[in-house]
Amino acid sequence: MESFGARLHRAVRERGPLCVGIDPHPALLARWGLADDVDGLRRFAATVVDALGDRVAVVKPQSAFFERFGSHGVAVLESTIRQLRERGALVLLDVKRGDIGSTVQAYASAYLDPSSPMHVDAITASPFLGVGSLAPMFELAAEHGGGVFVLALTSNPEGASVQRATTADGRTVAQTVIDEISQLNAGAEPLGSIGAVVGATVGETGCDLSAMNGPLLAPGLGAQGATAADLRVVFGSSLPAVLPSYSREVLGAGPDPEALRAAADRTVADCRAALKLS
Ligand SMILES: O=c1ccn([C@@H]2O[C@H](COP(=O)(O)O)[C@@H](O)[C@H]2O)c(=O)[nH]1
Repeated sequence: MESFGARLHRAVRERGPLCVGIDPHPALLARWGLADDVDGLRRFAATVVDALGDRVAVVKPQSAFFERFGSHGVAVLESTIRQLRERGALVLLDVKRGDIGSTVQAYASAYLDPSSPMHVDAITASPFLGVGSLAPMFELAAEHGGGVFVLALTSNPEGASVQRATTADGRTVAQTVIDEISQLNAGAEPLGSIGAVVGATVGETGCDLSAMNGPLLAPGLGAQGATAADLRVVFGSSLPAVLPSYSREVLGAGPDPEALRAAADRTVADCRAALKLS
């Protein structure tokens, strides 16, 4: 079975280095002329699926915007995930889960077990109960070709006070997360399946990313103020592993599918140039 790292590597080569988020904010629903209800949510997600599902390497639904509508919203999320995968996009569910290991096992089953209705290619996870507590996710991901993106240096300004704090051995919290991921990815080719989330807004990371051997998801581009040009400052020699992630910046071009496609194409071109990919 092909690993998530290998599938991601291929998807980026074929479709370009871009992850587009599905974040149906109330303001975006209004801008698209949709009601702030389950029907509006369904139409919004369907438009993104039809416009970008066969074009973009990775699509990242933000679970919160679906959960907002309870079980009906979750049903829309399930069908959105299914449709995106049918169109060949890798689905990264942004759900930022984390808990004690025995509960993480249940989250892992929910998202990374192929028999689950919510099965996706990868999820985001929070390491603040210890990276080791996420082991059930790492294990199920390895078993079924899935991936996990662990928060390391998040794009929001509040994250630094925790993530840049120094631990007893002198490393920052973010560096300890990176180091534990690096161990999990050691020896994987062409790329490990455990990624880190490092915001494009964070400036110099102060972290050594050189041993990561896994994907670096970079949110914070566009609406949060970072530009593709900032990626060089943040990631330096690790640029080839970066997966730039945009939500509102691309979604703002909708609801016209052609305009959404054009926005995604422009963004891929910017990212290719910034990452120096041909
Ligand atoms: O550090 C992080 C981790 C996750 N996110 C998520 O990405 C999108 C960003 O949306 P934009 O519209 O491009 O700002 C959103 O779903 C966040 O929850 C992040 O921003 N930063």
